[in-house]
Amino acid sequence: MLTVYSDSHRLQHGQSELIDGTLKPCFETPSRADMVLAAIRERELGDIIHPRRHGLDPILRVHDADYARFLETAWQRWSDMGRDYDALPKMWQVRRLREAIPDHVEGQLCYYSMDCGTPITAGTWAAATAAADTALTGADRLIGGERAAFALTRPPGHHAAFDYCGGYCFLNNAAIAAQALRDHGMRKVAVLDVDYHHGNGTQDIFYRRSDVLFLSIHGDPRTEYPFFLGFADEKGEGEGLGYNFNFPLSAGSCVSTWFVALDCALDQIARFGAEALVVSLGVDTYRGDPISRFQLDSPDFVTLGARLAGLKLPTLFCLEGGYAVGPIGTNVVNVLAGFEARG
Ligand SMILES: NCCCNCCCCCS
Ligand SMILES: [Zn+2]
Repeated sequence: MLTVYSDSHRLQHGQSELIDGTLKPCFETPSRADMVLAAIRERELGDIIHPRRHGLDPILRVHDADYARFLETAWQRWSDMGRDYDALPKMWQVRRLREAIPDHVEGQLCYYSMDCGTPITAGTWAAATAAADTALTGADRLIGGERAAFALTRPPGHHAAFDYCGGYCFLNNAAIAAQALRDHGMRKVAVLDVDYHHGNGTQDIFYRRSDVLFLSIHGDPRTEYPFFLGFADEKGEGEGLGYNFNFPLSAGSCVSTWFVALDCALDQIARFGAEALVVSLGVDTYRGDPISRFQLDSPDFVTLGARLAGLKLPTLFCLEGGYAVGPIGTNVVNVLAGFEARG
């Protein structure tokens, strides 16, 4: 399987995140991508290519232009205040506060952020746009007739919505790629999010649409991040009603329960008649993940890949989460190898 990779991911290297009430070193680190790339090479999965630049247009097909401009300018405006450290918000626009967009960068940081774990740094915009190009280059290959491709995307994207960042995500790589597949003639595209955390951003982007089916299997938002989206009763709105499927599972759920949910999701994708599949491939469902609470073990990721291959669809994998850095390479390549082996 072809891998698309850019070393520009290294430009996103946050120092700390506010997690569980305390400031800790970021879990979303460059070493994650290094380990995946090493495993791709070691397991001789296939060619590794650099992304082609696609510019802003494909990004603006799913993201708000003012939000994109904020991401592009935030660091310069933040550092112009004499701040040489990561930019993190200090409050949120919660219920009954004005939904006005502040002029000042500090206020905009609060307006456009979902959490306090997604630091904007000097290299964030360059890294995030390179990740989008990585996903788009993978999509280009599917459009060109390839059966599958792996976009080694970092920073991840599935928590990034139309107009806000969060969960270590700034631009929604999988959504940008799904839209590109649509724009290049694929009439129906499915996005399946197998990350531990609900893909709130991808849901947000496609919630009112029937041409892109969104499905997510994740830790129950009653107890798990992102808490405020990802419930089973969220089925889409307007045109999109019936084209959004959430499979929340209790923290600690066993592996067989997880695979039952996967089979339900695959059945819906087949019913939908998808012409292509984009997989938001988070492997923080791994039993040893430091911030997640499912039980998949490394061999289970081979099974996951094989099940996905059973759909016999052109498939683009976009890396999302996975914070057990030691095994991340094994777990990601197990999915891709399992997919390839199923043929
Ligand atoms: N107690 C866990 C807090 C989680 N904080 C953000 C998680 C982002 C996951 C990205 S895949
Ligand atoms: Zn996650």
